[in-house]
Amino acid sequence: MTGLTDSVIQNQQSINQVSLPPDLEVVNMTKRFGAMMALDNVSLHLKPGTFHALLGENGAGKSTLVKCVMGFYTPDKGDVLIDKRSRNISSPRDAHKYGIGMVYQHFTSVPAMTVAENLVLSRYDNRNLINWKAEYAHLKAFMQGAPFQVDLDTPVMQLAAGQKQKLEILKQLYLQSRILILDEPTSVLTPQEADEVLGLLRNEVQAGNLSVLMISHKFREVMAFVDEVTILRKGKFAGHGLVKDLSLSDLATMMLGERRETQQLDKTALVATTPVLEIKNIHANKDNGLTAVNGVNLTVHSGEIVGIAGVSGNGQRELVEVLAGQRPATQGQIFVNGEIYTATRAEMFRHCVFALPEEPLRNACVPHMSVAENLALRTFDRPPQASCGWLLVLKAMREAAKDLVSNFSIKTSSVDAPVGNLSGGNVQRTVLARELSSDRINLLIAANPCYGLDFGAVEYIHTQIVAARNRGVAVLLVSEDLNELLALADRIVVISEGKFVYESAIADADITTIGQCMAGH
Ligand SMILES: Nc1ncnc2c1ncn2[C@@H]1O[C@H](COP(=O)(O)OP(=O)(O)OP(=O)(O)O)[C@@H](O)[C@H]1O
Repeated sequence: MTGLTDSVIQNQQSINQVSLPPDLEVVNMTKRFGAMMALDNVSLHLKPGTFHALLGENGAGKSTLVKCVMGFYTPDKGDVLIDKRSRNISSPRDAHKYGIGMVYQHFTSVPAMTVAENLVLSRYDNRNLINWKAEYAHLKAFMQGAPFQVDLDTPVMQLAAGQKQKLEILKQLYLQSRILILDEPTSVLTPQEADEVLGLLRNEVQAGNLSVLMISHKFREVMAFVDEVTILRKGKFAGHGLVKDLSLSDLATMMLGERRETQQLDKTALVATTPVLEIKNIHANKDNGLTAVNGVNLTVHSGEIVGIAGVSGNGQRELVEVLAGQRPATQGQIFVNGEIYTATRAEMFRHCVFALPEEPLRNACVPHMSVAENLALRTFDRPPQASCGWLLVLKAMREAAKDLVSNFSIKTSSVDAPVGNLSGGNVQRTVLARELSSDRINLLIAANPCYGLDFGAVEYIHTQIVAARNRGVAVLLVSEDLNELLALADRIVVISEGKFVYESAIADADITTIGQCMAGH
C-alpha cells in the first residue's frame, strides 16, 4: 500500500469489508502501427479503489494503451495483470468478464435508438427475446439509483453531447463494470456538468464500488478529483506520482520533457468595425422536427470575437450547422458582408467563411480518406491543387499537406494515412489546420474548437483565434467552456432553449447572471 494518498488509505480501511474492484496492472506494453511506435514498453498500476489519470500530449499513446487493455488492440508485447495474474484479453467482451468497461472518446450509442434500447443493446448476454416490460421496470429502477439521469425514451440522436456522454458512463454502470476506463469523459461537458460527473464518480471510488482510469487533458480536473497520475510522452512512460505531491508545472514538464512559459493572449484594442455576419430572426429545427433555434438575432463585426455560452443542447449546435450549411433554417435570414448567405460552398469561398464544427471526425472529415485529402477539402478544385479545373494535382496536394502537418504539429505517420487513424486531438488539429490556414479568412465560426486538445494545443488554438481577430477576422465562438469564452471573447451572449437570453460586453459580463441564464433562470 506504499505510495497511496492518506485519503486512499482511509478509504481502503473504511471499505475493507466491501469487495474492492480488481487490481489492474499493465506491464511493459508495446504496440506498433506499421512503422509508428505508438507505445514503447509502458507500465501502469491502477490500484483498487483509486482514481488514476493517464496524461500526455496529443498522440502520446494514451488511447492506444487503454485500447490494448480493453482487448481492442493486440499489443506486440506486454501483459495485463488482473489481481496479479496475467490475463488474455482479446476483446472488450473479455475485458467485461474481468469487470473492466470503457467509455470511448467518440460516442458509441446507436443514434436512431432510444436510451433504453441502447442500454439493453450494450449488454453482453445477447438474448434473442427481450421482455420489454420487465426490462423497462429494471431500467427505471437502475436510472433512479444512478448518479445521474438521462430520459429513457429519448432517441440518442436527439441528445446533446453532454447527455450522450452521461449515457456512455451510465452504460458501464448498468453493465456493472468495477474498473471504469474513461477517455476524456468531460470534453463535451460544461465545467459544472464535469464537476458533477467527476464528483459522482469520485464518490463511487471512495465507496469502493469503482476504480477509475481517466485519460484527461484538463489539469484542473486532475488536481480536483484524481489520486495518482501516469504520464506518457511520445509513446514512452514519462512519469508517475501522487497528485498531492505534484504541481501543475510538474505535470506539464513531465508531459513535454521541458519547462515552458505559458503564452499571453494579446488582444489589440477594438477599432471601428464593420458588420460581417448578421443573423436575423433565425429559426431552425432539431432532427426530430422540434424547435432548436427560436428566432435569434446577432451581429458579429470585423475584428471582434462574439462568444455564445450555453449548456449543450440549447440550440447552439443547430445554429452552427445552419451557419455551416449543414442544416436549413426554417425562418429568418443570414447576411455576410451585407449579402444574403445560405452557406453554400461557393458562398463560403466568396466570403471567406470558415467553420470548425463540433465532433470534427463526424462533421468535418472523411475518416477513410487520407490526411492530405482531408486537408485539401477546401482547395482541391483550385490551382495549384487542380489544373484545367478538374485534374487533381496530387503532388501539390501532398506538398501543401506536409506544410500544414508541420505548421500545426499534426502527429501522423504520413500525409497518406487515413485521418480516422489519427488520435482524437490530431483529428481536431487537422480540421483546424485546414480551416485556419487560409490567408483570406473573413469570418470564422468555431464550435468547441479545443475539444480533446492537450494544453499546449489549446494555448496554440487560442493564440490563433485571437491573432485572426486582431487581423480583422470576425469570429463567432460557440463554447461550453465559459472560461474559454471569458478569456477570448469581446462580447458574450447566452443561449437557452434556442433563444439569446443575455448579452454583454465582456468587460461588463456578470458571471453569476451568465450562470443563471445558462441554467435557464
Ligand atoms: N489504428 C491506428 N493506425 C495507425 N496509427 C495509429 C492508430 N491508432 C493510433 N495511431 C497512432 O498512434 C499514436 C498514438 O495515438 P493515441 O490515439 O494513442 O494518442 P493519444 O495519446 O490518445 O492522443 P489524443 O490525446 O490526441 O487522443 C498516434 O501517432 C496515432 O496517429
